[in-house]
Amino acid sequence: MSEREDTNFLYPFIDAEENDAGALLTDLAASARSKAAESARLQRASLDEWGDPITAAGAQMAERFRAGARLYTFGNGGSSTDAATLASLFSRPARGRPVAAWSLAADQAVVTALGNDVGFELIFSRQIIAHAKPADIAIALSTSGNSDDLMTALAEARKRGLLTVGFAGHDGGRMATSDDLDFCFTIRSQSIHRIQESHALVGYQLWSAVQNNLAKPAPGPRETTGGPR
Ligand SMILES: O=C(CO)[C@@H](O)[C@H](O)[C@H](O)[C@H](O)COP(=O)(O)O
Repeated sequence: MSEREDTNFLYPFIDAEENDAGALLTDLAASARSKAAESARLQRASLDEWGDPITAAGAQMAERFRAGARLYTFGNGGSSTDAATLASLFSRPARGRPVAAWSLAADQAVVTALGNDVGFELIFSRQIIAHAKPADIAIALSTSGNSDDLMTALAEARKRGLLTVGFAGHDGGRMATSDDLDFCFTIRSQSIHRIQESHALVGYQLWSAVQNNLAKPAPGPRETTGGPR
C-alpha cells in the first residue's frame, strides 16, 4: 500500500476534505438525515409498544412519590449520563413538582471505591443497600439489558421491596425476562445510539406520566392503584 492510500485509510475525513469538501458534506448530511429518520421511526414504534405500560408505571411511581419515595437511577457508559439526566429531570424539573431522585453513577468517589474495593458488579447494589427504603424506586438503563452491575442492583432492589424499572435495548436481554423487574421498556434496535435516543424519550414520557398523576388530587385509600378493590 502506498503512503497516500495508507493516509486515506487512517484519516478518511481529512483526505476527503482535501480532495472533495462538497462530497464529504453531502455524505455527512445524507447520513445524518438517514439516522434522524430511523431515530424518529424507532421512537414512534417504541411509544406505540410501550405507551400504556409507561402510563401504568408512572401511576405507580406517583403513588410512591406521594408517600415520600426516592428514585435511584443507574447505568454504564452513555447510559450513566442518561441516568444522571433522568434523575435531574425528576428532582429539578423546569416546571412541575420536584421529587427526590439521585443517579447512583454520579459520585466518582463512591463508584471508584466500590469498583476497586469490592468489585465492579456491586457498584450499584451496595448503594441500594446503603440508601434505599422499601417504598423507593429503582430505574436501570442498559442498551444490552445484560450488564451484571445493573442486574445485581435490580435483584437487591427487588429483595428490598422497591419498584423496579428497566430501560433496555436489542431484544431486552436479561432485563426483559428477569423476575426482578416490575416494568421493562425494550427499544427494539441494534444501534446503541438509536436505543439511547429512544431511552431519553421513554424517560421524558415516564416523567410526564408521573407529573400528570401528581397534579391530580391525592386518591382516597380505596382508590390507590395498588390497594384492594
Ligand atoms: O454506547 C456508549 C456511549 O454512547 C458506551 O459508553 C456504552 O454505554 C458502554 O459501552 C456501556 O458499558 C454499555 O453497557 P450497557 O448499555 O449494555 O449496559
